[in-house]
Amino acid sequence: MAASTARLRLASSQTTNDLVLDDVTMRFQTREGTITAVDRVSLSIERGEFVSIIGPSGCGKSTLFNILGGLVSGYDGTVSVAGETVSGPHPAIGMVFQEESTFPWRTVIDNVAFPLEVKGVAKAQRYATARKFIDMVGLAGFEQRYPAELSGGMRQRVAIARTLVFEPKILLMDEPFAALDEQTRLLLGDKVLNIQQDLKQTTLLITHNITEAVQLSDRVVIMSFRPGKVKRIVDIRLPRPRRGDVVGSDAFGRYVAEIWNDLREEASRGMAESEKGALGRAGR
Ligand SMILES: Nc1ncnc2c1ncn2[C@@H]1O[C@H](COP(=O)(O)OP(=O)(O)OP(=O)(O)O)[C@@H](O)[C@H]1O
Repeated sequence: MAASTARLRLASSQTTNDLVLDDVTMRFQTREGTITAVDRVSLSIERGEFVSIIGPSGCGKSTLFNILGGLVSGYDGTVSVAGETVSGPHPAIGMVFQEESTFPWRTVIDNVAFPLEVKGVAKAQRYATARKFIDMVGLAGFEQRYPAELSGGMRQRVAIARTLVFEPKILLMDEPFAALDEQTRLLLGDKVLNIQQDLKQTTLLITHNITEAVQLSDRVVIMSFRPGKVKRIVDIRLPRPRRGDVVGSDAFGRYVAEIWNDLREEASRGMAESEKGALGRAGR
């Protein structure tokens, strides 16, 4: 192959990868010594792809999320977003966090319109855009309510709409449905998936939940317990568009079982280690 053709191929493959982690390692210094939270992780996520990262507690998922969001520094390796090597927050990225993050003193529409207000968008225009996203997350009619008047699932939808309102090309979500019951989680997952497919967003979801990972993703990245490495990547070849009833299919069940097989080993290691720690502390 001619060198110019090789370069062309390389360039085109680089431009279709929106999120790239290249040999990323993150260590923390603690009183107990050095903890390697993330160990030589390399991962490329293509434009428009939906990828979930799943792993036991403490395997470095949130650390990876924060690295990709540009919220932490001091790691080895490189991160690139939309083709640029980054070392801080990137404007193409929108983030949704696990914790409640609505502003209690603002109505739904003023919560969702907030990022546009900060940008100086005129009131009529920011309300029109906010309504579009409120509608998308299924909250039309609730514009004038305050967060305290909504359920937890509805508040999380407000937070998602507020992130979507500035139309990020890349969406990072850290366990956004963790506090919700299973039914709301599945229904909200469906909504997020519809929006993601409509907007063709590159999406990375951090989750503990195998069903959620299989329901939503093109690929599921399984992390190992400390040090956090990529243990395996499973391609989810279920047809799209995926409706909620895919969860009951045999193929779905096989993916869940396959991922659980790998995760069980890691979760057991995590549990054994925390029990050892608790025993150690009790014996002191
Ligand atoms: N700022 C920090 N200082 C010291 N250690 C840290 C820090 N942040 C994370 N760690 C450690 O790094 C490891 C990975 O943590 P991280 O929060 O990324 O895991 P996680 O997979 O997101 O866990 P969980 O699912 O419980 O949220 C853990 O052992 C944690 O104690």
